[in-house]
Amino acid sequence: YHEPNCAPGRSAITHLFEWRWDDIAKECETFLGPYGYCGVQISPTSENAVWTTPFRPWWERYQPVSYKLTTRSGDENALRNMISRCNKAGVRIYADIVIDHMSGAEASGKGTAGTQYNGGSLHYPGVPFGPNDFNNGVTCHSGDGSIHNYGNPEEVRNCRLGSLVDLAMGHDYVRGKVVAYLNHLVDLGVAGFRVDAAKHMWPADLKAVFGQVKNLRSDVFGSSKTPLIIQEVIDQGGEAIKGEEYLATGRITNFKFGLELGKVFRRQNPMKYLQNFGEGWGEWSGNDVVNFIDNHDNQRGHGGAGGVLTHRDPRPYKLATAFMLAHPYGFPRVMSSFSFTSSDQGPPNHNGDIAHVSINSDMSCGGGWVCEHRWRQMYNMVAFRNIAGTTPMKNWWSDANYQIAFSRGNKAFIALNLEGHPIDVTLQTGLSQGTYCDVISGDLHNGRCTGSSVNVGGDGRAHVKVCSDCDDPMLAIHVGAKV
Ligand SMILES: O=C(NCCCOc1c(-c2ccc(O)c(O)c2)oc2cc(O)cc(O)c2c1=O)[C@@H]1CCCN1C(=O)/C=C/c1ccc(O)c(O)c1
Repeated sequence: YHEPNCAPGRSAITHLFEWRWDDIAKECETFLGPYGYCGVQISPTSENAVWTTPFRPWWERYQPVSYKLTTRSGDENALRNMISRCNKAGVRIYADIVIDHMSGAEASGKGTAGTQYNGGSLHYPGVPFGPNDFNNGVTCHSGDGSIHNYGNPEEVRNCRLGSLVDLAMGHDYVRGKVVAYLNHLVDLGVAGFRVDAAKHMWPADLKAVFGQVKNLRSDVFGSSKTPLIIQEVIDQGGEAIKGEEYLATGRITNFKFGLELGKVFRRQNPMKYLQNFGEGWGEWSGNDVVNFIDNHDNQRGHGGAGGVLTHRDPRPYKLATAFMLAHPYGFPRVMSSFSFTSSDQGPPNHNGDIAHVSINSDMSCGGGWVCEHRWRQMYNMVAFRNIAGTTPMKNWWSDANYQIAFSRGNKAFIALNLEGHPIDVTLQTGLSQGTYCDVISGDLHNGRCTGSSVNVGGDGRAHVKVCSDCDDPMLAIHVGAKV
């Protein structure tokens, strides 16, 4: 459950938040495949409640009303077609599954597949689920049925998150319906799952459910492959529930990662301390985490601590993302957002139908889609990570609080600068002699560097210059971009 199942030579995923399935299929073929991304985390695939006040908020997709595969991103055929096209392009699909709860208790009506439901009476005929399939006053002792005390593990698991009706995942009938839903997605060719609100489910129940999920399709992944499980456990320290409780059933989302790097790249904690970042800072083992700078929830300032860096601070955000992708620790996920002015706001849309993603001639996106995964600094650092492979960090250098450099084996080298003065020094890069393109300022194109370049001598040393008063105060070179 920890193995990402990436195609060979790929090592990072992106979260195409709220994208339509047909747009994702095209993105796999035209961009993510060619530029070396391992995969895509997609938005929830199950039928969800339709909210009109506020109008179609992003979080309505986290209120399931059935496990039918029809959402605003597309129907089951569109989903099947997209997964097939992405797998053919060497790009994996990780489905976001919401199995802790159904809709809010106050919601009722028809879901995105037109299925009737009533949260108040606990009726979800589209599954079907009825009152016996939910936690109640017997299992939840919080008084009003909702979670109030996150310090009480039983309350967090057995009571309602907000007003979301809480499934009794200890019941065989409920487990059976969830397993059938996950096996349906496995049959369509997914490589794994992002498990929403895992903190709100008992590890034993998750173990029972995942233990019944089939192995991945052998025609796509080979034989005896198990799905990657990415469990969303918001643990920034201080709560009774710890991420490590979930490590037997897969990886966990590492919220500490984005918080710590947010401090460093906002110059609140010297970059020079990053030499032993990851396990050295007391974080979980790299094999147990999915790392990210921001996610769909904490980029809106709630859910996580809200202090994380986002695309709205592009300069430190690009630096932090470059560091995440250059550093060997953990399995990285790059957020790909839509613009918003209010935290409830849903994706760009026309009368509720999600808008297609428009791609500009410079490869950026328009129409309200931010496409961080398409920024040159991001996609070139994804290639950097792919080329670095499993090589260790070497040649660590730091000459000031906010100037660092390091290499990855003899494959790649990066320098980052957040001081008020340039880096201008001769350093050991670990690379063989030659001229390398700086892949932050440009690309290797038709045998030449479109940005700056670095000459490495026979001894592996190079004169490294990194600006300080510029947009991208960093430099990255690797053997895949050698002139
Ligand atoms: O004020 C809100 N929620 C109350 C605060 C509780 O936050 C939520 C958390 C949450 C927050 C902090 C924690 O430490 C934690 O364990 C859980 O997880 C969710 C997971 C869901 O699938 C659906 C939800 O509505 C929530 C949720 O409301 C706004 C309005 C409704 C949705 N929402 C939200 O804020 C929606 C947030 C949300 C939705 C989906 C997610 O995957 C997520 O991580 C957060």
